[in-house]
This record gives sequence, C-alpha cells and structure tokens, in this order.
Amino acid sequence: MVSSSNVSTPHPSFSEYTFPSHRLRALQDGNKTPLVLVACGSFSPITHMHLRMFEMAVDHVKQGMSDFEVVGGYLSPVSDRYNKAGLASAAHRVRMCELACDETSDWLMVDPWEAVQPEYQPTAVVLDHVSHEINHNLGGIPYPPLSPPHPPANLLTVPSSATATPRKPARVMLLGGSDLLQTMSQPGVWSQSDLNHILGTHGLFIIERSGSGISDALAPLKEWSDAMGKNWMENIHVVRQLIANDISSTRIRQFLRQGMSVQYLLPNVVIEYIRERGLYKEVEGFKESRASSMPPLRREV
Ligand SMILES: Nc1ncnc2c1ncn2[C@@H]1O[C@H](COP(=O)(O)OP(=O)(O)OP(=O)(O)O)[C@@H](O)[C@H]1O
Ligand SMILES: O=C(O)c1ccc[n+]([C@@H]2O[C@H](COP(=O)([O-])O)[C@@H](O)[C@H]2O)c1
Repeated sequence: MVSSSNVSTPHPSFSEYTFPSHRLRALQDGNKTPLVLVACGSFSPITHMHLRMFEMAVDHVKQGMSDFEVVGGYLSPVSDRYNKAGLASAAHRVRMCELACDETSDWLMVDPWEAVQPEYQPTAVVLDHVSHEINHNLGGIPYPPLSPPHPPANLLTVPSSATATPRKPARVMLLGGSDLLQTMSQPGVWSQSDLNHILGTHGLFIIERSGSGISDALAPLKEWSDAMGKNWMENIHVVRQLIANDISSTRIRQFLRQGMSVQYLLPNVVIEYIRERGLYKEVEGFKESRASSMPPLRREV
C-alpha cells in the first residue's frame, strides 16, 4: 500500500532515466520462451482495466500458449508530444502508473523512456527499446531461478562471470485493446514498415473491447499479411473479455470534470493523486472525444 505522503513525492525518472528491471521474473521452465508484455497508451488516468489487461494476457498464455512464459509487464505512457486533447502531463501520467503498479501488483512496472523523449516515439521504437534493454543490456532472462540465499533482485544484474546463470532472450510483445488493432488498418495512422516490424518481430496481444470489433479489425491485416506472403496472424493473440469491462480514460476524465465519483474504477492511490493535484478539472470551452483526439502519427518510412 502506498501512503499519501508518497503520492506527492516528485519522481526522479524525468531527470535521470534508468530502465526498471527490479520486478522482472526469472524463467521457471527453461523449455519456454520468456515473454515480456508492453502496453503503450496515454493512461490519463490509468484505470483498473489497464492493469487487468496484463492479468488477462497471462491467463491466456497459461491456458493456450505452451511455448511462452510471461516474465514481465511494462506500461509505457506516451510523451507530451502526442498532443492529445485533455491528457495530464506525461510526468503526472507516469507517476500515476507507478503508484498504481506499486499499490496493486507485484510484477508490473512502468518504463518512463517513451514519456521522457523530446520527440514522439512510434510504438515499434518503444518495443525495440524494451527488447534492447532486456536482451542486450541485461543479457536476457535468467533460468533456472537461482536458489536462495540470492535475493530476487540479484537475478537481473548483468552477468559478470563464467559462472553466471544462463539467460534466454525474451520476446517483447505489444499489449492493447481492439481499438488499437482497428487503427492498424486505418490509412495514414501507422507506417507500413513499423507494422511489418511489430507483427513480424514482436507480436500483439489484443484484448477485446466493446465497440471495436475484432474480426473487422483482423480482416484487413490478414489480407495484407497474405498478400505479403507472411504468417503474421500467428503473432496476433486475441484475448476475449469473459467479464466485460468497458471503462475508458476519456469517460473517467468526463466524470472528474463533472465532479462525479470514480471510486472503484481506479486504484485508490491514483484517485488520491488526482485529488491532491487537482487534475482533470473542467476547462472552460474544452471538449474532447475519443475519435477526434487521435493525432496523425504517420512516420516517414
Ligand atoms: N476497457 C478496455 N478494454 C480493452 N482495452 C482497453 C480498455 N481500456 C483501455 N484499453 C487499452 O489500453 C491501452 C492503453 O489505453 P489508453 O490509455 O489509450 O486508454 P483509453 O481508455 O483508450 O484512453 P482514452 O479514452 O483516453 O482514449 C489501449 O491499447 C486500449 O485499447
Ligand atoms: O507507432 C505508431 O505509428 C502508432 C500509431 C497509432 C497509435 N500508436 C500508439 O498507440 C497508443 C494509443 O493511445 P491512445 O491513448 O491514443 O489510445 C499510443 O501509445 C500511441 O503512441 C502508435
């Protein structure tokens, strides 16, 4: 539990960046590929559903993807250069995500790298960054787990000797809702080479979201994958919502502007942070909608 005094503590991540790896887990089954999930988005504010997406993906892997084992999960809040109307600053969004992970999870982390970049970073670059940190800088994921007395935090320091625990490269996949998948077949939103890279090298976990049909979103991608002679569809893992949760951050911001309760929709520590900082108060003449707030993101290829 995070105390209210921690809520107002300024976070150093905006002055000195270090890749967070303290909660990465060692691989339990050396026959499997370690899998790291990365959710990119605004998280303004982070909701229980953002956190729950990771748990749903873990269940999906346990139930049907015998080749993989989830060893880590990261939230990567987009930077202020995203210019989407109505968002809190990246510093606040990162801090709210960190507080939420600390309060509610023992394995989720926040990577502030994307948020602190001076320019907008396409998602393909963010996934490559995480992969580089884990597979190059840390040397991969250790297996089998070191036995006590080594503390878990020691597992992920860079191997220094020939006696170091063996490590396996992790696969880094993007985690998002089906509205994100839908944008992937909208002309001009994603660059084709980034999509090739995300679908071909990384892979996707897509959580069903009401109002964003998965089959409609998959059809154009399948057509494109077939036309390119690729089997990218194998890298798209669809997770059904068995208990539907249609929460959205836009709706939370609306509630807050209208002075309505958001209790039980967000982690308590995030509600407290928002209240203390006076975030998401009504701005006169300000209107936002999910559809109109998507900025053009196409990157030159
Ligand atoms: N209720 C939900 N069901 C499924 N996926 C969700 C849900 N809420 C958020 N996501 C996914 O989480 C990722 C990051 O979310 P994001 O910050 O864009 O939240 P959002 O609620 O869509 O925000 P906004 O309303 O500001 O557009 C996105 O890929 C989004 O699809
Ligand atoms: O990389 C791209 O070209 C790209 C195109 C569209 C969306 N994205 C990412 O998808 C996320 C969308 O978040 P949101 O809150 O606008 O739904 C955000 O992290 C964007 O950087 C990324």
